[in-house]
Amino acid sequence: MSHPARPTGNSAGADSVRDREIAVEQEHLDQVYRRLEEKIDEAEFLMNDAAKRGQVGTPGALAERDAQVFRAGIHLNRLNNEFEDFLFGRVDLLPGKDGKKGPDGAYTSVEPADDAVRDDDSADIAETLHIGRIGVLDSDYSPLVIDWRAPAAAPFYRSTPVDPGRVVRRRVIRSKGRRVLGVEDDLMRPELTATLNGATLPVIGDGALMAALGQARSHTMRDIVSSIQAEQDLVIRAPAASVTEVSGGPGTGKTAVALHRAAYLLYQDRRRYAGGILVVSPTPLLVAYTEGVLPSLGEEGQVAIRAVGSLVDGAEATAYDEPAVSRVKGSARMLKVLRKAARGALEGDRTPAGGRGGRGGRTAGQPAARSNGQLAFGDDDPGTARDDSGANSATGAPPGTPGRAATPTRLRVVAFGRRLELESDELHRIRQSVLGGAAPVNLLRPRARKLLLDALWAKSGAASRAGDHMAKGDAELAAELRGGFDDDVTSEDSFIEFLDAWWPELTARGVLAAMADERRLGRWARRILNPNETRKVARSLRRAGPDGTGPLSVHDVAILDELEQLLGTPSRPRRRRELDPLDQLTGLEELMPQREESQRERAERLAAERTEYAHVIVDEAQDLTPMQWRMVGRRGRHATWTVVGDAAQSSWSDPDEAAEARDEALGNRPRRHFTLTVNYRNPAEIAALAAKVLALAMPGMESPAAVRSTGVEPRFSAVRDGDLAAVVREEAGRLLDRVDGTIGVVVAMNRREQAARWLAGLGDRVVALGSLEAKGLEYDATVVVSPAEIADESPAGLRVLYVALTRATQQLTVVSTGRDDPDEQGVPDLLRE
Ligand SMILES: Nc1ncnc2c1ncn2[C@@H]1O[C@H](COP(=O)(O)OP(=O)(O)OP(=O)(O)O)[C@@H](O)[C@H]1O
Repeated sequence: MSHPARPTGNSAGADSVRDREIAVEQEHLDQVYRRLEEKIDEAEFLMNDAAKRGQVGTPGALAERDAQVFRAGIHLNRLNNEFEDFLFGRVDLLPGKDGKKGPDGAYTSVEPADDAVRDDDSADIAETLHIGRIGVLDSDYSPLVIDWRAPAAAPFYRSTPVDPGRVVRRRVIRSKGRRVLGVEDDLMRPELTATLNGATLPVIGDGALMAALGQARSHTMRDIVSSIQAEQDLVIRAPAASVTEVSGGPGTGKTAVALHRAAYLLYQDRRRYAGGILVVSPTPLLVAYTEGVLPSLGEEGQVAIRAVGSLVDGAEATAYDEPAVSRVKGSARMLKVLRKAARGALEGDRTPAGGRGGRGGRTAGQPAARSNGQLAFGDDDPGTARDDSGANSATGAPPGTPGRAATPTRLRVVAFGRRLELESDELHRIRQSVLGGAAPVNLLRPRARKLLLDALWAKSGAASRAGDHMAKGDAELAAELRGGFDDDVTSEDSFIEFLDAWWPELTARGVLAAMADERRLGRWARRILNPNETRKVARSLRRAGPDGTGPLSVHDVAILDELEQLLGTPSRPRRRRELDPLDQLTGLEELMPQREESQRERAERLAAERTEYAHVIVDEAQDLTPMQWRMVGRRGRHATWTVVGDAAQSSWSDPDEAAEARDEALGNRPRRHFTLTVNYRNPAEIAALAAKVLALAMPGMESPAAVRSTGVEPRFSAVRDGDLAAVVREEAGRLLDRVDGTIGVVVAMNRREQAARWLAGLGDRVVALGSLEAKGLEYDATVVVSPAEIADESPAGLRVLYVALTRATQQLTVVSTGRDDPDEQGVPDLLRE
């Protein structure tokens, strides 16, 4: 970009032009604030007035008061929220092709009028627009500030010197509260001599993008609303229909773009997205890092940002299984195992009595079977089938329902004064016939109950009497007889207890706990998993404890969600949510002020209320396993989608299998694909080093172009047999002196606790991260510890290393161990030419 009109150097002349331009923008900001204050006064007046009317006390006046308070509340809330730094941009435009204005008072034409530029390349500015976080109209309805998401703001982001449209000068305004601090301009039509109100258009500064990129990072992501680049803007404003796919290398702004897109969609069609927007993020760390962005864009409430391990209510998984285990748990094969488990778990444990030491008998909390002589399961009926199979005794905690008694093998009831029995083979036949279809197991219980009654009825003798009635043409009497029989049986405690034990309501947690039993899992996983895999998976599930309520791993959560589907939730009366009086009035509680709800609480509430969303945004999509795609897919069955990711950063070992699952989740909705090409995070020096790993991980894949360089080369340090802890600590300390913001120390997953200890006491600017946790995050400086360890840790290790190497905005230090085979300069084998 060339700026012929830009004053050079730091001369007094340049400063005075800058000061003058700052004063110009200050004047505009003052005007905006005056207008906002008028609006606040209006809102407060409405509140007070409403309060007075409330004293009248008639129902009509009350409703009116509440409606007014509500509207005024929205107003105040938005104004107060967005007072900070809300004016950030300005464009000076040539006259448009036609004279039409849009609803925001700006001219709509994108192209300049044919006579906008005179033959001598001079032109007059016809329109100046200010861009901010919300739109503000003056009392005469002229636009004082255009909302950044409005169509009229698009030229601010889209215009480039190659395709400038009507934009002559694009200005970023830096302000804090009521004060304008600086301006930075870019000329889109440097060839023109443009005048504004008769004076030449001045141009100030080096552009805002570089200023933004050089800033120190904190532990939270900033919005990029004042410097969104043209290729990013195309994605943000892409029409919401169907699926928008975005790929791009590290640091190209995929996460930033995805979040700004959420804000844009809400602005564009608030009603449609009242159905909620779900943002799926790979880790809780990335959720915490990004969750401030939407509020800073004035959007809260409708967007739930959730880690993939927290998508199921009540689960907040942060633990990772070892790679060999997560590979199995995430794969599509797991679905087959779960289908078997969901049905198999209905059957009690077949472990012979006493076969599992210490766990025999009923578990605490289990309702004791009432023995009334008719109950044919449990220990109170010696001489039943228990003797031959052992299945009738309550051994261990059976599956499905924690603490449930073992599956009964005989049903005995008394009905119409007669003792009726169903033996184990009859029960087995009934069970198999009910399980024949694909319906969720818990929803089949009514069918099972019906078939049990049919079988008892057939034995009751009453059936033949009913047959006689039918023969005489008295269908009504026959039906009455049958109805009476069913009532008689189903009111028996013994029948109810039998049904509860024989066809218990299974919970996903319970089935998961049952899968921790290796023999059981082996049965369900026969010919799907090999014995080694079965053993490892079962062992990993024991972490969740005997009742399945202990901590889960990230990959367990998708399994839990799948099980919930396979089991189904029987309908039961819903508990009414406690209502805020205002909710009843408006149903729009999110918009009310004075409600201090954190992003997390909001996400939780949204998740509790919703199982499906209107739009689903998947960040780091390359990492979702097939099972996770199924889980996420269920949350957006009727949604439109934005899917962002980078295949080169995938930590999943089987990309083809994941792609298949992704296709299934997204269905046959049409897709539109965008690619982001510029790396805004890493300086060229760091990007060049990372590119070496990319070449190993994915030969032929192109790295995004780094937008800036710092002149600081990555630093190498090798620890052959010395003290790794001391060196890493020293390198982190060294970086603390060299950058103002954050420092991330990235280690192999199995070293993360250890690394946290190494860094103790260095302060909260320094954090230790396992390689999988570094996903999506960024730091001013990073220390990457033992590239070889990270690369060897999983089948996708080289791609995980690529992620680790691309986290720094300024400086990178690589610490190698002997395993890295470093050369004399300390450069590890993996990072040499
Ligand atoms: N237009 C922009 N203006 C200013 N900063 C930007 C812009 N685009 C991206 N950035 C900054 O670049 C950094 C990288 O952005 P982001 O994290 O969204 O990239 P990403 O593509 O998701 O990266 P990764 O794939 O490595 O997770 C962030 O600090 C972001 O704020």
